[in-house]
Amino acid sequence: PLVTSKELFKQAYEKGYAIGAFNVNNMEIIQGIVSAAKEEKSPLILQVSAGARKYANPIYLKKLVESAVEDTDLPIVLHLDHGEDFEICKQCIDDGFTSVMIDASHLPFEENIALTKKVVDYAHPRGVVVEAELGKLAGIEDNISVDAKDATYTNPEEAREFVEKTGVDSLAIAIGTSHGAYKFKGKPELDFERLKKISKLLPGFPLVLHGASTVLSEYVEACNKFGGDIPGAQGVPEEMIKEAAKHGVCKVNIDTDLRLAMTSAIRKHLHDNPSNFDPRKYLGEGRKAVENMVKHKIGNVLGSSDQI
Ligand SMILES: O=C(COP(=O)(O)O)NO
Ligand SMILES: [Ca+2]
Ligand code: NA
Ligand SMILES: [Zn+2]
Repeated sequence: PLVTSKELFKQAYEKGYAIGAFNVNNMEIIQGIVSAAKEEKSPLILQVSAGARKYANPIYLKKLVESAVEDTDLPIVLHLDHGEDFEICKQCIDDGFTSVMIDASHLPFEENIALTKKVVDYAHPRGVVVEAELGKLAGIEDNISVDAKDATYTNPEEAREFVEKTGVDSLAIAIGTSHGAYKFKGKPELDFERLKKISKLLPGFPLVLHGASTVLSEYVEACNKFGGDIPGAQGVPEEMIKEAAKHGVCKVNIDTDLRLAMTSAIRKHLHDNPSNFDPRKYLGEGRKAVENMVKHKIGNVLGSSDQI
């Protein structure tokens, strides 16, 4: 069924695992992710960004997710990723989403609280949960490019005040991750001391890690081997994701690893089969690569297998 993340996060928090939140944009990506979660018997969050709604048309995405629920009977959360304002959150809530993110982390603290509370006050009476964000990721954040020097990590005391004043259900924090394939200049590192402080001040409260793709080297190498050009791409080592799940992180956002899995498989297929022009062949390979990557994430990193 379509569910909110409330119960899913409660169990994940207690058992020390995290739930993957995978960005979806088309049928094959959804099918790949959902097959993996079905096989792993894992709860699942499918998340839709504003860009995905523009690309695929919201009606198609909603129906595709409903098909996934009908086909697998998995507990699936339909989540709006990086909602930019009250209007799009309201639209998605009215549209049947079970969870929305209002991303007001670029606003001053008090304004972030006010806008987040406005969304919570609309969502909760309708049985929908809300994710907010405090602190700014480095790099590009859905076309709000945050200069590295302005990237301010989440302040633990502010986080507690923010949760108390907004009634929000989960909080995306900034501890060194960023979106995309180029997350770290040098050695990857996250501010685990900060994460521990935040989770200590918010016992039992679900935290969210954005920019959590590993940028798996096998896919980067395959992309570059078959005509791609993404040198120096790197992400969050999988050991760090596991560590974060032990300190209150219940939702791990993954988009770039999906893109790399799909793209590397399609590049390889087109390179190896120059005479083929049937999209089912390369989109099917892409779907398979997505399925394998998500199975790996669920089974070896997130720890959410056999939880349903
Ligand atoms: O945070 C993300 C995705 O992050 P990645 O680019 O690391 O997959 N979406 O909201
Ligand atoms: Ca933000
Ligand atoms: Na999100
Ligand atoms: Zn994000």
